[in-house]
Amino acid sequence: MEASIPARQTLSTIQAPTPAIEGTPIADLDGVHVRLGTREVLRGLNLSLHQGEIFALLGRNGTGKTTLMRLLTGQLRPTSGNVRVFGGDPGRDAATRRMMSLVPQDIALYPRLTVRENLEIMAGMAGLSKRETPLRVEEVLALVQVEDRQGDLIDHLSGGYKRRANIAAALLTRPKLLLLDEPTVGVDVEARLSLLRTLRRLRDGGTSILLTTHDLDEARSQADRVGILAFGQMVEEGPVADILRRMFGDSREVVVTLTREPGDSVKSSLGRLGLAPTANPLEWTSWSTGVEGFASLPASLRRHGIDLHEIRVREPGLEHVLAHVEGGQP
Ligand SMILES: Nc1ncnc2c1ncn2[C@@H]1O[C@H](COP(=O)(O)OP(=O)(O)OP(=O)(O)O)[C@@H](O)[C@H]1O
Repeated sequence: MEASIPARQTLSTIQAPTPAIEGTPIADLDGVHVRLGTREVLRGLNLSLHQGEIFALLGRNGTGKTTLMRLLTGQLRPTSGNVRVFGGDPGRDAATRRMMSLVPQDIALYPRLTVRENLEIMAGMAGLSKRETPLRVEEVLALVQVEDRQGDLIDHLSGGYKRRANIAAALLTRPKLLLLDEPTVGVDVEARLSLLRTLRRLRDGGTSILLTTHDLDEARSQADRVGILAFGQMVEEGPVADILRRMFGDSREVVVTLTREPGDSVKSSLGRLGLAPTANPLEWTSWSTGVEGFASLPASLRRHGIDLHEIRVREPGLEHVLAHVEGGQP
C-alpha cells in the first residue's frame, strides 16, 4: 500500500508558495504582534481582506481570532506592526471605524424592548437622523428578514431571530466591512441557512465579511477564502480548494475500520502495512494517490489475520488541514 502523504514533514516540504490572490484589498495587517499580559497572542501576522468576499477565520479556541477582530475594529492597538482598513488606522480614525460593524457573539440588544425599538435606539446612537431612521430600519429588517417579528420583545425571540436582530443592528450604518464572531453558534438549521443567505446577499452587494467559525463544513461551503490562525500567525490562507490541492494534491485518506480493538502484534502488522492509529482504536488510516494503493489492502489484512469491518476512501477536508497545521511547531 502506498502511504506517501501526509506525514507532517512530508507535507511541509511539498507546500508551494501561496498563489497571488485577486481582489481589491480593503484591510491589511502587516507583521502584527499583539502581547496581552504575558502572552504573545499574535506573532507577526499578515492578512489582506478583499472587497466583496466572505472570509472565514478558523483556529482553535484561544488562537487569537477575537483579538484579530478587535485590531480591525480599532478596539485594540498592535504592540507592533501595521493595521490599515480602508486606508486608515482604525485605532486612530473614527471615520475608518464608522465604515465597519462588529456583530459580537453575545446578543447586544435590550431584551425588554421590541426589535424595532432596539433598532430605532441603535440608529440614534449611530448618528442617524430622525428623518432617515424609519427608512433605514425598514431596510435592515428586510435585509435580515425579521419584518414579521419587529413588534416582538427581544426576550421572546428564538436564538436564530435574536442573531438576525443583532445583525440588523450592525447593518444600520451600511458598513462596508462586517465582522461576525461565530454568527451561527447555537441556532437551528433553518435559522442558520437563513443567516448564511443574508450574508451571501450582503457579500453580493459588495460588503466584505469576516467571520469566525468552528464549523468547517460551513467555512468550506460559504467562504470565498479561509484563513487558519495558529501559533500567532496566519498559517494557511486562500480558497479552500486551493489549500487542499496545495497541501494534499491527489492524495485521499484511506480509513480502515476493524471489527475489534487490535492487540500489540496486530498493531505492529497494521503499522507495517502503512496504517497509522487514530483517536478511535478501531480506525486506522493511511494516504494513497490511486486505487492500486488500497485495492490490495483487504487481502493484505486477511493475510495478517486482521478482520476488516469496513474500508473507506475520504476526500481531504479542512479537518485534515487543521490537524496538520495545528500539529506543527509553534
Ligand atoms: N486581556 C487579556 N489579557 C491576557 N490574555 C488575554 C486577554 N484577552 C485575551 N487573552 C488571551 O489571548 C488569547 C487569544 O484570545 P482570543 O479571544 O483572541 O482567542 P479566540 O481565538 O477568539 O478564542 P475562541 O475561539 O475561544 O473565541 C487567549 O489565550 C486569551 O486567553
